[in-house]
Amino acid sequence: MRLILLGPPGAGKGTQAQRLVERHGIVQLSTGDMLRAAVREGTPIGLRAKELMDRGDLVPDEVVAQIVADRVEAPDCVRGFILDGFPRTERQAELLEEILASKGLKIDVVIELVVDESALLGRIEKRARESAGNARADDTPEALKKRLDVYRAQTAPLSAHYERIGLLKKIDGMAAMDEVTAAVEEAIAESVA
Ligand SMILES: Nc1ncnc2c1ncn2[C@@H]1O[C@H](COP(=O)(O)OP(=O)(O)O)[C@@H](O)[C@H]1O
Repeated sequence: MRLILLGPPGAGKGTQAQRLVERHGIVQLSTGDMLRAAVREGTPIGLRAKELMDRGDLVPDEVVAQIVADRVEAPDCVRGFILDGFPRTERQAELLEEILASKGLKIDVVIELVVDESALLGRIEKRARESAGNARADDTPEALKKRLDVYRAQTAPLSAHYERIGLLKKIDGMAAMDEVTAAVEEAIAESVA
């Protein structure tokens, strides 16, 4: 099973992805996590990405797509994967289709977590407080505002794209966490059946 989780920062993609990993034995591919690892390790990509990420800007499409292309080759992806934070632009969606097509694969379902924007700042402030010592450099009010602007302008249009090709399932991300999980499972059952 291969799925995409779509939704703004703070929508709960990471939490839901973690639960899918446990239930379905598939892997979570978070481009944010992969880029943060590259930054920590000081790889050439990490060095280029750090400043963009800290500001809340996107890392170039081709760079992120290459990371994903390499990652999906790994043996642990054979049973499937959850893309969390990718694709984030229309170009990335195109690149993803090329990557998967070259391997004879396709996406089964795109799940969008729909949330009120007014709730996001609070959620992210909470996350920053709870991770006190190792808070993310981009969980500041300025970077968050930028991330939301970028989401609205570049990522939100993907919802219509996936709707057009019949892959989209929208879920209320404002419901309690367990209810969201149940709705995600239902959407998967309908799509993979
Ligand atoms: N697919 C992507 N394309 C470009 N940049 C990305 C991508 N995924 C992650 N990034 C970079 O990493 C940052 C953090 O991403 P992520 O952990 O997914 O955070 P969130 O969903 O909370 O905004 C983004 O603001 C961006 O700079």
